[in-house]
Amino acid sequence: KEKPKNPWHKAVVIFIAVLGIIAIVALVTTAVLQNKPLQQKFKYGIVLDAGSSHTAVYIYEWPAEKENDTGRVKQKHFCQVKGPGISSYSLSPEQAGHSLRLCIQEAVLNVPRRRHHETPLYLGATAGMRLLRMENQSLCDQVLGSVEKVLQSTPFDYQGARIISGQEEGAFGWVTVNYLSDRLKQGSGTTGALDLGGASTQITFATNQDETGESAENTVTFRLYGNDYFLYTHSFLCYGKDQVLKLALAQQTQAGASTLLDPCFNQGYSTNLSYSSVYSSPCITTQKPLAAGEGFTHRGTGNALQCQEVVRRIFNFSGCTFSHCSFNGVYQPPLQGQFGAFSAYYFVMNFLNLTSDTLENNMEKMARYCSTPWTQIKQQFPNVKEKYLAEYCFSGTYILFLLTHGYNFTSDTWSNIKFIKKISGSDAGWTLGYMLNLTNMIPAEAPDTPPLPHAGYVTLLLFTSLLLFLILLCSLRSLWVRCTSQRQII
Ligand SMILES: O=P(O)(O)OP(=O)(O)OP(=O)(O)OC[C@H]1O[C@@H](n2cnc3c(O)ncnc32)[C@H](O)[C@@H]1O
Repeated sequence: KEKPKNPWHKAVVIFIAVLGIIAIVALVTTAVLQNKPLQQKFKYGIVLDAGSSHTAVYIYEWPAEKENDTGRVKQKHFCQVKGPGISSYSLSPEQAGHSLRLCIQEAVLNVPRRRHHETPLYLGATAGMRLLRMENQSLCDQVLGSVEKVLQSTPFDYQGARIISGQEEGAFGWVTVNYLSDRLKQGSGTTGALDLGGASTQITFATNQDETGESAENTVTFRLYGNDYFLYTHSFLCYGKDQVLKLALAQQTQAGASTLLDPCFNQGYSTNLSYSSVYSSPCITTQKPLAAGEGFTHRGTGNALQCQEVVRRIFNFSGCTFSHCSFNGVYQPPLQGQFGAFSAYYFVMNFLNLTSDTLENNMEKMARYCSTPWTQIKQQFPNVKEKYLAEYCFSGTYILFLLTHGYNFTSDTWSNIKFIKKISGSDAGWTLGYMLNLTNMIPAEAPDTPPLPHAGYVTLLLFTSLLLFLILLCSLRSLWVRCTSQRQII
């Protein structure tokens, strides 16, 4: 006898199946929509590097929703201000602010208008202004006031113009290099930073906590992404590329002669220099020689070995009161790890083709460059600025001396130095680190990350639901089969 059919069975099965299909469609749609890349919103920040030789404007950009992720901030635009650094406008301070206008206009065009009011704008002045402040505080204030007036009138969120300390310049250069190379989250194996400017030079590297104890003024500590860093840093004022040349010229013109035969310039090079252009810098502590006239003829003799002797005399290796010193009685713990050398280190070493050779080969190449006659050098490099070309023998010899005798790099550790201009498209220098610090973009503690990335989470959810639905289908099918087979039982 046929068992009476339960009319609800079939309807329930169909209902559950339809519900399941709707649920799957909804899930797949959600997964597809959730994983679709959203249109990214960007934020911007602007930093003006008011250096001794020139001012540069950097515009940075980062995805708005990933502010605290390392390596997210990129250099979007760079503008080099025409003319000299702002400290050179001490006799006409108004011009200092005016000189920035063209680059400010470029910045206005490079940041979307709707972001202008929320884009922070900073100006940091370095060694040129440190020297002007030493010379004349009032002129220094007038120059800063003039740039301040122009920056306040921009549509950006102006955050101030100030002279940053040598410590800040060194430490933020280190932050930039390690942020861009994504080393800060790993907590170990950071890269040291070597920066050579026009008026000062900085060395900064991570060291052990006990090494920093000897000299508090050379110590900077950071807690970044949950890691503690003990940095050694020192800025040598007057040991930038331009001021150190003045030190060497003053050193060689003590007798007040009318001609200086300089081994650090190529044979055949000759120019007239005024004594005041050399002796007016606050870096030169000796008086202009009494017997000297207005000026002298600066003539090259092109001899690298003799040039090394000239350079040696601008360093003082005596009077160290610490366990270790670099030079001029300045504490320096033993060097640790890899180093990135940027700014003028890169310009000079790159021009001289000394960025990827051994120390010994570099010495030989340097000797060859210095002994090449000036006429030949000019012929060989007709498109290079003559001032740079003339100074490469001196600057290259100085850099090799500073790194080896000054900071104690040896033939064995030479390969630890990488000469760099940019890292992942952004210039190496203090500006990015400065902005990251002032906008609190590097958290002290590592942000908590979810166990699964968003896409992984959605995919997992989808697969689990599909699996559950398949199990459900199978159980419904067996229920269905049982129902229909019951009909045949008599
Ligand atoms: O940090 P401070 O000391 O204030 O100086 P700065 O900010 O002006 O210093 P830069 O790093 O911009 O430049 C360093 C020096 O390199 C010089 N320089 C720039 N381009 C160069 C090139 O192609 N070849 C040689 N020297 C160059 C420039 O004139 C400076 O003397």
